[in-house]
Amino acid sequence: MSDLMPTQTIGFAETRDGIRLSYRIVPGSGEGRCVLIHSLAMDKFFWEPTAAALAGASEVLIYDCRGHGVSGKPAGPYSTAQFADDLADLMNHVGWSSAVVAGASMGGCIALAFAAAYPERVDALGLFDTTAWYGENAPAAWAERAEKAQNEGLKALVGFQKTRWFSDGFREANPDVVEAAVSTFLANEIDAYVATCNMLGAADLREALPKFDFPCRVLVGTEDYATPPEMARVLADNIPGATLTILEGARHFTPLEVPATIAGNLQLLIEAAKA
Ligand SMILES: O=C(O)CC1=CCC(=O)O1
Repeated sequence: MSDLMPTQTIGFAETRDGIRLSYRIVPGSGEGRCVLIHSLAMDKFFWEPTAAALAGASEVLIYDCRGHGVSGKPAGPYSTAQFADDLADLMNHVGWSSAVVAGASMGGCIALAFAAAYPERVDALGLFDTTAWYGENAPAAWAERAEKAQNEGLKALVGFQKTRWFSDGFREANPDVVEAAVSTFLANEIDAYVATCNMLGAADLREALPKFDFPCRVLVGTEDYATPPEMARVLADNIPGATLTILEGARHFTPLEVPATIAGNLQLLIEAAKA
């Protein structure tokens, strides 16, 4: 590697309650700073295609949330507020006072919780394939998923997850991406997975939305059955000035299905944050 080539920073940050979070900063030549939060049962590698598509336009901080990847996996219960505090502690560790904050699915819930607790640290907000609330039935539905994982193992969920995450055409054309997501999924520890499912069942960030005062872009696929367009519309309708993009034919994992589109949206947020 040449001396002039910016190097990646990788390491662990410790949270206020002593949990180690694994992170990586992908260098960028632009002035932007962007932190990306992954989906349930994924890890920082979920964002690699998006970071590559950003092509150095921004520094990108990616990390494994608690309970995920190679980060610490304390016993539950987990909460979105706790995951938001983790991100604040990670940003303190890397010396970032603020950033464009974006998340996909579970990551979007964490981004919302972070924006609610630390609004001054959010330059702009990206909400992809996500929701502020999974609905009245959410605690029971998520508990049922957790119970299935506990009783039958994560393997029992793989068929459901593949069609939940990726459109039929994408699965057929990109078996390697699908298999990579499946291996990441299967590497999760059951107790942490269960605690995270129950966290999502209890999540309700709706009250914070009207208070947000930064540029925000909401994006969802027409075929997203996990957080359908109606949920995205609630976000866009309640966050002042938020834009809503509905992508024809995309399913739930848009950062893996259409990384260039997600990078384009992040780019717009980076520019909006500078304005
Ligand atoms: O329902 C799913 O499996 C998709 C999903 C919900 C939250 C998340 O991060 O992924």
